[in-house]
Amino acid sequence: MFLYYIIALIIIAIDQLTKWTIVKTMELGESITVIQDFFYITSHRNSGAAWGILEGKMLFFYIVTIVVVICVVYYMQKHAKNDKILAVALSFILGGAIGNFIDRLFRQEVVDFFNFYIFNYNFPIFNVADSALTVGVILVIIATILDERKKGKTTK
Ligand SMILES: CCC[C@@H]1OC(=O)[C@@H](C)C[C@H](C)CCCCC(=O)CCC[C@@H](CC)/C=C\C=C(/COC)CC[C@@H](O)[C@@H](O)C[C@H](O)CNC1=O
Repeated sequence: MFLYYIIALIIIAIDQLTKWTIVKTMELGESITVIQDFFYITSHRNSGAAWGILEGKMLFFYIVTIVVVICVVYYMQKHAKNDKILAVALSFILGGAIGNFIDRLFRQEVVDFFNFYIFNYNFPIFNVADSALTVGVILVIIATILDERKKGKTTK
């Protein structure tokens, strides 16, 4: 069981290390071209959630994140013992949520730097924590579908 909390800790460490490096080595708004017209590292801040929604509503973000963390830990203790994919998914969500929570607590904003242009659309700039959250959400959906299928097979 502790393995999954280690995964969350590793995600938090990578997230905080990358954000710290961006803050220390780049000016706000500065952009480094990694792949021309596709991938840039741009120093950006966001005091909202995805796409900058609910800008500045820190209390709301604290409450939502604490609820997310409590639900994830509860689910990890209860259901993730026999479902590895679900356990890894939940540890990704846990790591991502805490990663952004630390930023919101100490900076009142989130440091973002992955800047992708997908078919000329400038996708919102995000960070390691967002990536972990998104991968976690996708893995939870996959784990649920697989679990439904397994249940479907045994009941027939
Ligand atoms: C990813 C969750 C967002 C993350 O939620 C969090 O922290 C959680 C723990 C707390 C929130 C208050 C609650 C979730 C709000 C849900 C939401 O927002 C809809 C999510 C859609 C999502 C599919 C899951 C698509 C994609 C998003 C983006 C790309 O991510 C790869 C854009 C990221 C950039 O806008 C970047 O500036 C965001 C900034 O870093 C702050 N991040 C957050 O608020």
